[in-house]
Amino acid sequence: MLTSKSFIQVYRPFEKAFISALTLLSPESCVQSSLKYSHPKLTVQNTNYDLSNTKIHIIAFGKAAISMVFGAEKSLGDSVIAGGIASVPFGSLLPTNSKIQFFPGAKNNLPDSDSEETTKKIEEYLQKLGENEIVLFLISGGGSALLPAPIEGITLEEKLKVIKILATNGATIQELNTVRIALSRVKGGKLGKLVKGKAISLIISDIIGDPIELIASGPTVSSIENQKETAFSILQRFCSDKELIPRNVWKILEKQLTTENQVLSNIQNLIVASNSIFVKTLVNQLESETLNEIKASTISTQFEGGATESGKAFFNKALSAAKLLKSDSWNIEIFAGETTVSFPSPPPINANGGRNQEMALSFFLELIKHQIETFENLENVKLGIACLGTDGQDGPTNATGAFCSTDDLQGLNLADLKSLKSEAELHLSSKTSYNFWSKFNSSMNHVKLGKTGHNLMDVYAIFYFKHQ
Ligand SMILES: Nc1ncnc2c1ncn2[C@@H]1O[C@H](COP(=O)(O)OP(=O)(O)OP(=O)(O)O)[C@@H](O)[C@H]1O
Ligand SMILES: O=C(O)[C@H](O)CO
Repeated sequence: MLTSKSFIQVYRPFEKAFISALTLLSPESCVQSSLKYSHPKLTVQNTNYDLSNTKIHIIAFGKAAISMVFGAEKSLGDSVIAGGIASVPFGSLLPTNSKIQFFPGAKNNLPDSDSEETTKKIEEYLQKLGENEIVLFLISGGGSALLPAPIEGITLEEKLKVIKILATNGATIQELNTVRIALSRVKGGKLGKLVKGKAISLIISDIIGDPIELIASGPTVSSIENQKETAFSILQRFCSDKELIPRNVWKILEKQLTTENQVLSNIQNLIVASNSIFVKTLVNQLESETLNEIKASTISTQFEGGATESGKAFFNKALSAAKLLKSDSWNIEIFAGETTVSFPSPPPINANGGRNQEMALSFFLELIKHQIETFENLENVKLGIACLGTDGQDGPTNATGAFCSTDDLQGLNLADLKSLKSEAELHLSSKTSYNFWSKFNSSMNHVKLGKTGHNLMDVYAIFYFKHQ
C-alpha cells in the first residue's frame, strides 16, 4: 500500500505520469491527428481542402515546431508538401531529410538577429505564393521570440528593451504580447494577411484560457476587437521611468491607440493541444500507474499569480488540507497555469532561476519555518510540492523544476533548520533558485528532464498526507 510510503515513493509515479502524458500528447501526434488526408481531400475539423491541383506550404515557429512538422509530414506525405520554413529554438537538433528548411534562433528564448532573419525569410516566402496555394501554419509557445519583426521605425534592440522591462516587472504574458503585437510587422494577424490563398493554422496553446489571438502573439488571428487595454497604457503602467523607453517606441504606441483590425476569413485557426488536455491525461496516467491508490484531483488549469506568493499560499493550503484528512492516504492536488516573477530594481546580476524552481523554493522556505515553529511538537502531517514546466526548461535554465517535502527535513536539528532557512531566504531574494536546488540534497530535488519539445505551461502539484 502507498499509504505508508515516503514522499519520494509518491512523487516518482507522479513524475512518470508527467513524462508519459508528454509522450502521449506529443506535438507530433496532436498535429497528425488533426490533419485527415485522403487524396485529394484534406479535412481539418469540419473544413475540407481540395489538394487535386495544389500543394501545401508549411510555416512553423515555436518551441514545438520541429515535432509539429514531423506530425504534418506523417499525415500529408512528401508528395503533397511543396516546402516551407521553420523557425526553431537555438540548440535544437535539426532534421535533415525534410522539404522544410529549419533555422535555429532565439537563444534563451529571446528574439535575436537569427530569428529576425528567419522571419524575413518567412515573409518573403509567403509573399511569393499565389492564390491557389495553401499554407499550413504550425504555431506553438515561444513563437513570439522566434518570429520577431520590429515595426518600421524601431530596432530589435529597442523592442527587446521594452519586452525586458515588462517581463522583469511582472507583466503577464497577455500584457507582454499585447505590446509585442503593437510593435510588430507580423504579430496580431499581420503574418496571416500576407497569405493570398487559404491557410490552416494549428496552434498549441501555452496561455491560460487559450486566447488564440495572443498565443505566440497571434500572427494568423484577426486582431482583438475589444482589446482590454492598449499597448500604450500597459507600458505606461509598468514603466515608472518613461526615459527608459526610447521616444520612437512611445510615438508608435501613441499612434496605435485605435488598433487597425485585421480580418482573416481565409484562415482556419484551430487549437490542437492545451494545458487542460495535458492535465487530464496526466491524472489518467497517474491513476493507472498507482492503481488508484493516490487520490489526484485537478483544481485549476488557469492558475496565475506571483511565483513566490503562490509557493507560500500552496504551503498553507496543503497544511490545512492535510490537517482535515480523515484517512491514511496520500492526496495530490494539481494546478496548472503560469506564474509571474518580479525582480527587484536593479535586477540581481547573478540571477539564475525560473518560475517553477522559485515556487518550489518558496514552498520549501515555509515548510522549514513551520518545522522550526513546531520543532518540539511535531505534527503527523507530510507535505510536499512539485513544480514542473512542460517545456522541460524552467526560465532560462536547463532544469524543468524542483520538488521538496517534509521528508527532506527529517533528522535536521534546530541549528540545521535555521541555517537552511537563511540559505533559502538568500536564494529567494537574489533570484537564484536554480543555484539552491543544484546544491541542496546533492541536487536530488532538482528535476532535469531536458527540452521536451512541448510547451503547455507549468504544472504545480501539492502533496499531503496525515498519519491517523
Ligand atoms: N532568476 C530567475 N528567477 C526566477 N524566474 C526567472 C529568472 N529568470 C527568468 N525567470 C522567469 O523565466 C521566464 C522566462 O522563461 P522562458 O524563457 O522559458 O519563458 P516562458 O515564459 O516559459 O516562455 P514561453 O512563454 O515563450 O514559453 C520569465 O517568466 C521570467 O520571469
Ligand atoms: O510565444 C509566446 O508569445 C508565448 O509563448 C505565449 O504564447
